[in-house]
Amino acid sequence: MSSFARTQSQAKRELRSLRARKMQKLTRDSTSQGKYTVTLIEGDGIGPEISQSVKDIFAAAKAPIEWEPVDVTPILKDGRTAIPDKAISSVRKNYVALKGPLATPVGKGHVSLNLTLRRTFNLFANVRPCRSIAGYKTPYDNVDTILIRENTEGEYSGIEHVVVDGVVQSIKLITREASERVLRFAFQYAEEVGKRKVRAVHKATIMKMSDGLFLRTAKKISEDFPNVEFDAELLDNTCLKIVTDPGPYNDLVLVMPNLYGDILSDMCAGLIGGLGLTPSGNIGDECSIFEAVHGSAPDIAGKALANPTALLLSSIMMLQHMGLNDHAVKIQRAIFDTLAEGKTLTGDLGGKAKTHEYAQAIIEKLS
Ligand SMILES: NC(=O)C1=CN([C@@H]2O[C@H](COP(=O)(O)OP(=O)(O)OC[C@H]3O[C@@H](n4cnc5c(N)ncnc54)[C@H](O)[C@@H]3O)[C@@H](O)[C@H]2O)C=CC1
Ligand SMILES: O=C(O)CCC(=O)C(=O)O
Repeated sequence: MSSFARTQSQAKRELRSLRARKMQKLTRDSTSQGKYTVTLIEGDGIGPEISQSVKDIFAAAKAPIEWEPVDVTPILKDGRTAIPDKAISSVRKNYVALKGPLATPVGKGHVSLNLTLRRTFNLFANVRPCRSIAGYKTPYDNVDTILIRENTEGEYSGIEHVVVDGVVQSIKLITREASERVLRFAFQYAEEVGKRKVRAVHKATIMKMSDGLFLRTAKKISEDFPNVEFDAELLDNTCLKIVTDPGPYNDLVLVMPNLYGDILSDMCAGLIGGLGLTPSGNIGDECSIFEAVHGSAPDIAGKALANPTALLLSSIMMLQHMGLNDHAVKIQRAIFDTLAEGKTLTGDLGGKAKTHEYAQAIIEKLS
């Protein structure tokens, strides 16, 4: 074994034992009367409506979760937008949070709190699975993509300035350290879920230095995972091929810099029925925050039209992450049965049900 490979396998073991230690901490510190305390950020727009569905369904399923709601209305700290300390300490204490969407002003105003949360807790990998829903007809019934997005830097580093009047600069920051971290995670994830290959998605033809570093790092990390194949593809080609025929992507884990992952995951959502259906997990070594791929949907907020499935499936990912698999399976089955039955669907899926009526239909299927 080369010394590089030995170092890498040591690092892998350390990461595993770090995760094991974290779960022990979770068991020891976060339980109260047999329940795990989880931070809940309800979010803006449709956030409170879809969070209510999660709370109702978890209560009906007797999931052992005690929600700790926190307010993330931004504050000014040293002249910069910040998340209130109480919210930060809640996530640090509980290790796990569920988050509704947070709105960001367009072209002005405060920085994105979604990105701030990811950076604050070093949530370096954003896992975005996207699977066809049995019974819900779209042009494809075979979508099963896993996209892992670098979550702390890249095009979303938030480093922008005016060079001179009429000329601005936004910096895409790519570091070897953050690239290695997310790429290693992607290979480990592929091994854990039994995917054959990791594919790095990039534009190193154009961004030779930034995407070039990401790609070179991917090749280097791949040497440490002989049981997982590796290749790379240009982002525009990936978009074309997925919308033409998603099938060949089912056997892969796609890993990519931040912006590409943001856009590509919305595109994949379009293949299975829209943003009401796609979950995600922001994973870090110390804490993790689960949230839907979608935003605050201001066009339908307050009308009970929102589909809570994406946040519900995010909460299922959260239960799995916490090792609460029996509860995850039970709730997930009730969701998929309700969708497959097709009698009580929200408007985005062609139904007439209000958010709470759909949640009630899921509750009736829990048993
Ligand atoms: N992670 C987060 O919290 C995210 C926050 N945002 C923020 O959300 C705000 C709105 O952004 P948009 O571009 O409008 O994207 P959006 O994702 O909120 O909405 C896009 C379209 O999808 C629909 N949609 C989204 N979620 C739905 C659901 N659960 N059920 C039914 N329909 C749903 C909306 O009605 C809208 O037509 C912005 O302030 C943006 O910054 C956007 C994306 C992610
Ligand atoms: O923070 C935002 O306003 C949107 C961010 C976003 O679309 C995402 O990163 O998922």
